[in-house]
Amino acid sequence: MSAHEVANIFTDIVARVRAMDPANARTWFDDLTVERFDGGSIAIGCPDESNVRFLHENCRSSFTRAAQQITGHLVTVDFVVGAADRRVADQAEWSRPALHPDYTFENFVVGPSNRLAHASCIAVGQSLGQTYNPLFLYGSAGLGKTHLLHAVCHEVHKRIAGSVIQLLSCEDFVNRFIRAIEQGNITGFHSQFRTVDALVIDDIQFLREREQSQEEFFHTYNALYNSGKQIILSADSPPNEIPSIEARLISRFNWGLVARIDPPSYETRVAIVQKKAHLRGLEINDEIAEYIARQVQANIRELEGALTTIYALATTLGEPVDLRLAQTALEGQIKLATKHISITDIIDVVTDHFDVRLTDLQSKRRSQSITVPRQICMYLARNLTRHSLEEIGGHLGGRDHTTVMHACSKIAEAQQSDPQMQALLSELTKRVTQGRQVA
Ligand SMILES: Nc1ncnc2c1ncn2[C@@H]1O[C@H](COP(=O)(O)OP(=O)(O)OP(=O)(O)O)[C@@H](O)[C@H]1O
Repeated sequence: MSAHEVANIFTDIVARVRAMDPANARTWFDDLTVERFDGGSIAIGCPDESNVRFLHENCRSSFTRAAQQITGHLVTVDFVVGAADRRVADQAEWSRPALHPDYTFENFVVGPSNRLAHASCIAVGQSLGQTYNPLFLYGSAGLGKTHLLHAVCHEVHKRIAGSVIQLLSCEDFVNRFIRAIEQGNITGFHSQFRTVDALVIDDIQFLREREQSQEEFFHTYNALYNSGKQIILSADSPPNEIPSIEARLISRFNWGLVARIDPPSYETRVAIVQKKAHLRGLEINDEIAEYIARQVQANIRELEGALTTIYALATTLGEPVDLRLAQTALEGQIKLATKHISITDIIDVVTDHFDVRLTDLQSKRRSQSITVPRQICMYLARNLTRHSLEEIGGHLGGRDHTTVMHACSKIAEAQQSDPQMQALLSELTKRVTQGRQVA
């Protein structure tokens, strides 16, 4: 196959992923490349490790499904750093923490609630160890602390090749310390944390009541601070209000700048919804963005969840996103979180609609009157629950994951080409999600 043909196939695969999984699609998917395509497997090249990790964790199954639908073969999909980017990465002796590709300054919406935290992170990113040291961010859950910590690291990564940053959760710090003690390798632990240019620790309140870890952190802090290295910390409350932490640590947390993040205003929430939609390449009009911002007020993670729920419902129903659909998704008329839907809910609706029995679906029978409802069960279970392909196959007569994958592809294709199938899936999805008893 020519390079041109491969490129065309890949464009179709990305378009299919966007259609199937709008919540996880990103605009940077347009920069992905095909590193290898040998018929049986596709290696997809990404700009850097953070993109690779994101795709592995969130998009592997949708890329696999899309690739199988487009090529018509049972191809497997892998994600790698692209060859051109690998060369750049190899040149930079960069100790790369696990950064989330979305968590950059460009993707952060600034408003009155987070202006100081944002400005101080920008300042620290531009002159490590020289402005605010330590920088201490605090605020309630889901207000953007982790996002800002990652953004500083992205910024330093862009500006200073060869910088060494350790970014980790406090829980991870404590666990690594415990492991170092168990393995008798405290020296290794020290060299990991005391020789960095910046130490960035999320949720430092996790140190509470862990005396030995506090002691270790105290010495790590002093070593870094005394040699002018940057320390950035986040917590759910200000230093003085974290219980059961030694006074000498509390006073050190207060040495630099302490910046609070408050819940965002309505205007900031609208801007965040628009930014998140834009990042996913989703069209969103002001009416919907404003509606979501009014519904969810305290936690930005939930704001994002609402956006995801609305688009996931629109995809599953094959309907456009309008205010009515957004209301259906968010106002409790349906069982919102797909995790509440069980495979049994789906089987009940499908067996009732087709007038078949569960034992028929679980049997080896391959007549169309049984195969179609069985495949629809698999498709709906895949889209409306979080069960793995294996688990879905297990409920439907112990079928293996490739059978389930094949069924999902067939129904997805039929949904796109056959209006009757689209209407049927839409109706069944509504019944399942509304938990309505079918007469
Ligand atoms: N100002 C903002 N602009 C854009 N996205 C934001 C903003 N604030 C938060 N978010 C998003 O909200 C989600 C939750 O943010 P994050 O994980 O950083 O919160 P957190 O304060 O660290 O919460 P927790 O204490 O629960 O870990 C992330 O997807 C993040 O991108």
